[in-house]
Amino acid sequence: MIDPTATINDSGGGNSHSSKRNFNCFIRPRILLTGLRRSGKTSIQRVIFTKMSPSQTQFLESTPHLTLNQFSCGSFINFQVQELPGQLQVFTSGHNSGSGGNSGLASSYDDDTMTSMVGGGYDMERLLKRCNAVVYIIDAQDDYSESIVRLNVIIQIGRRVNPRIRYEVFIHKVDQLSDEAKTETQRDIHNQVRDRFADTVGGGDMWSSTSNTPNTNPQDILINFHLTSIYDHSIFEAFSKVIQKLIPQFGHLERLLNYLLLTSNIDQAFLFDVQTKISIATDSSPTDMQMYELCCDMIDLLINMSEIYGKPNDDNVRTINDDDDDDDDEYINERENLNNDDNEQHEWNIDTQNDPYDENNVQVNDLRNNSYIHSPLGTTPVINNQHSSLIETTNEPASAVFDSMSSSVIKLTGGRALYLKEINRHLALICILREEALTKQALIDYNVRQLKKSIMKLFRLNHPTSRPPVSSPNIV
Ligand SMILES: Nc1nc2c(ncn2[C@@H]2O[C@H](COP(=O)(O)OP(=O)(O)OP(=O)(O)O)[C@@H](O)[C@H]2O)c(=O)[nH]1
Repeated sequence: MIDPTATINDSGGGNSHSSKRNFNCFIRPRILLTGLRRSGKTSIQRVIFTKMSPSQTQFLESTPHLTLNQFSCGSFINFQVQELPGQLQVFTSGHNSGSGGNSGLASSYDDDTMTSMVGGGYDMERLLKRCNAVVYIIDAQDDYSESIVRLNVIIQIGRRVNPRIRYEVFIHKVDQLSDEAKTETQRDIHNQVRDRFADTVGGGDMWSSTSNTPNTNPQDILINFHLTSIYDHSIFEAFSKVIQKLIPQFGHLERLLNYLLLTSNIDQAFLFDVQTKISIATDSSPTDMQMYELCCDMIDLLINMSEIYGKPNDDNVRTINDDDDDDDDEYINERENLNNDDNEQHEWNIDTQNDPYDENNVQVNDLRNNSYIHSPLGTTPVINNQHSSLIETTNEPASAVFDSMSSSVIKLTGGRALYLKEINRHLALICILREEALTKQALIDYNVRQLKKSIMKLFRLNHPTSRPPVSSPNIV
């Protein structure tokens, strides 16, 4: 029996203080979200994490200072997004930054000058040193030359202080562009960024613009380009890819999903955070954007239907009953997970308060000071003052009606079907399969139950309080 989770012992374990700190670093990757003013940074966060409708973002005010927002997906995956305000002047007067600025400005400045210019009142080096990925927003509807200059400056600083950073460039607001224009804009931006980088370093040898190529040279710049808009699912898909690359368990999750596909005659599988519709893992086949959108719609449909016809599950203590009684330790007590979440929450807040970024006037958003509105999903936080921003909560369930009974099968035209099953209070597995495969739905149900147990174990193993060793999923 292949054990897709066998290698996780390599990264788990270790009770020492330092390994615990490393663990914390791993589970809370930090994303620096930046771009020029009005490029759409705040809108992206609001639409994904607070369910703000895209049209409402028109009324958002400019973000005046650095903000730090903390999120969690599926109660396991925590990350932080630092939004670096766009209104900071990248180039001060005296330096010609005009919108057509293609004149190699960045290369003429030394690194220190760059730091103060790009970061304004903030220590840019420090920000870059401590982040795992930079999400850079370029407004595709605007003249993007100045934005590319600024991106290049950030890449130059990042190269020096933290060469492992991933750069995820969102070519944003493409909703107004035709398909042809989108492709053309992406090519143009890609070429401009590469050329500017090459001009600055005196050659493009360190340029690695595809995420799928293994990074053999540690000096390579890891940069990916995504076409995005808040008016469709592209922003969710792009953000999902950013998150997936930062989740240490992603490789294991991918292998588990590949294994499920192989054994259950399924075409594609996604693991979705129900609340944000971020896909935290997929199998290794290329993502079909249309199917991805259908999966997102399926989540909405399930939650909406359940809220009308379902019964809220007020008992959080439950076990996952396995048909195989021969494996007692496979039972998972949700209460234990909840307690673990509580511990994590506590630790999280302490870490937040001690965060040295406070020194840099970062607006750290406090979970407990936020009030919550009841969105259709019931857990959406709301901003309660000018200086607070959005925040996701770890312990709130995605919905009172999303529980172990949540499952759905939808038959599509064209002989395909969607299969949804709850993994935990926050996560749903959605599979795309041929209708014929449903003739063996009992087998799929069984394999999905095994997968569910493996996923729970995978995350518990990576949790500091984890105890049980992981065992092979008994997928048949
Ligand atoms: N058409 C379109 N407009 C968008 C999109 N995303 C954001 N916008 C609009 O862009 C404008 C600026 O959005 P913000 O989110 O405030 O931009 P920001 O980068 O946070 O701005 P600063 O805080 O000033 O740096 C708003 O009017 C949004 O409605 C998009 O995908 N498409």
